[in-house]
Amino acid sequence: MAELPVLITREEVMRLLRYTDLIPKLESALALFSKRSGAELVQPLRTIVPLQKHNGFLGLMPAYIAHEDILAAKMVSFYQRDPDSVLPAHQATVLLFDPERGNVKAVMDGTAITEMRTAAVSAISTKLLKPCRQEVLCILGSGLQAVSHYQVFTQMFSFTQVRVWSRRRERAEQFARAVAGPVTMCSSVKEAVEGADVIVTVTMAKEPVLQGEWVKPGAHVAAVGACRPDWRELDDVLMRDSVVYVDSREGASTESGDIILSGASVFAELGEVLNGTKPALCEKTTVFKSLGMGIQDAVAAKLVFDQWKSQL
Ligand SMILES: NC(=O)C1=CN([C@@H]2O[C@H](COP(=O)(O)OP(=O)(O)OC[C@H]3O[C@@H](n4cnc5c(N)ncnc54)[C@H](O)[C@@H]3O)[C@@H](O)[C@H]2O)C=CC1
Ligand SMILES: O=C(O)C1=NCCCC1
Repeated sequence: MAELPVLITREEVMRLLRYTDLIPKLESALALFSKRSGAELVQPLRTIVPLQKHNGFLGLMPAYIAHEDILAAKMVSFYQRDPDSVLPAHQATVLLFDPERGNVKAVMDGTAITEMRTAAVSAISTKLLKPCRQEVLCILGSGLQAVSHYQVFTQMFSFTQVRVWSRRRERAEQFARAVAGPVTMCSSVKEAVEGADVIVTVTMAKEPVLQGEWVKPGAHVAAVGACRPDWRELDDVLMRDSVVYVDSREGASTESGDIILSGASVFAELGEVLNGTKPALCEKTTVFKSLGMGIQDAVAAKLVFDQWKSQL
């Protein structure tokens, strides 16, 4: 009889997972993914169950990395909530399996994993596609992803100013209180974006919030929201005038409204840049369109579990 799975809470995940451990593991997984090495890494396209009646979705995200013996599956629900709703937009659970026996070793909070691994991958995109200057960071949106992006970006880079824009000023103020560091609050997207070197879009928007005409040539945009084929965060001008990088070509061409509806072509996956098979065009305006991948959750869950075991 297999042992019962351990239960790892959000607080424990946040205590155990460190960006310094996570980033190299994510880079290796992205690089391996882009080699398309068959049975070595298996990550089917995310299955999405629409919950039309409740304005939400359930995503199922399994992944297997053979040489590291990591088998995991995340289930994530996400909803377009009314702005006054107190319910969370995303909730997630990760199951970590023993790939040899097939039993579940751990059931852990996937919400903190989602926040941290997504922000870490955006930071990797910025490290790879480094704009000439890295002085002004602009964050559009002020929710949980905004906070995790602030944390990892200020840890990894030396921005002299971090600007935030949110639809509601009180949410931007809440964000500023939640992060440990200075923030400049902006009253319009245009004001937040103009002159910024790196722009992170982490909104729940369905229509473009970021217009290409406001973006400084040579800037880098990490576009994290708009993860449905009919949702947008970026306008056609930005998509047309930028070099577009993605986490997964299959994911992007199936789920990204910004790519599908603008007709923009994908230049490379981050993994291809990491493997040296595609260049990082740092002097151009670059967009990294992030959709999220099961392998990202899987490597994060393994790190959490190994840390948890080492502290027994
Ligand atoms: N690429 C990836 O791997 C992942 C992407 N996401 C996406 O990132 C985005 C942010 O997620 P969270 O921070 O967890 O959500 P959240 O609910 O905590 O924050 C959402 C933010 O978007 C703003 N917002 C909502 N509707 C808007 C609109 N129409 N225009 C402008 N702003 C709007 C809200 O005011 C809030 O600041 C979502 O789109 C989410 O689906 C989330 C997890 C992983
Ligand atoms: O990768 C994820 O996790 C998510 N991606 C898109 C939106 C929901 C969560």
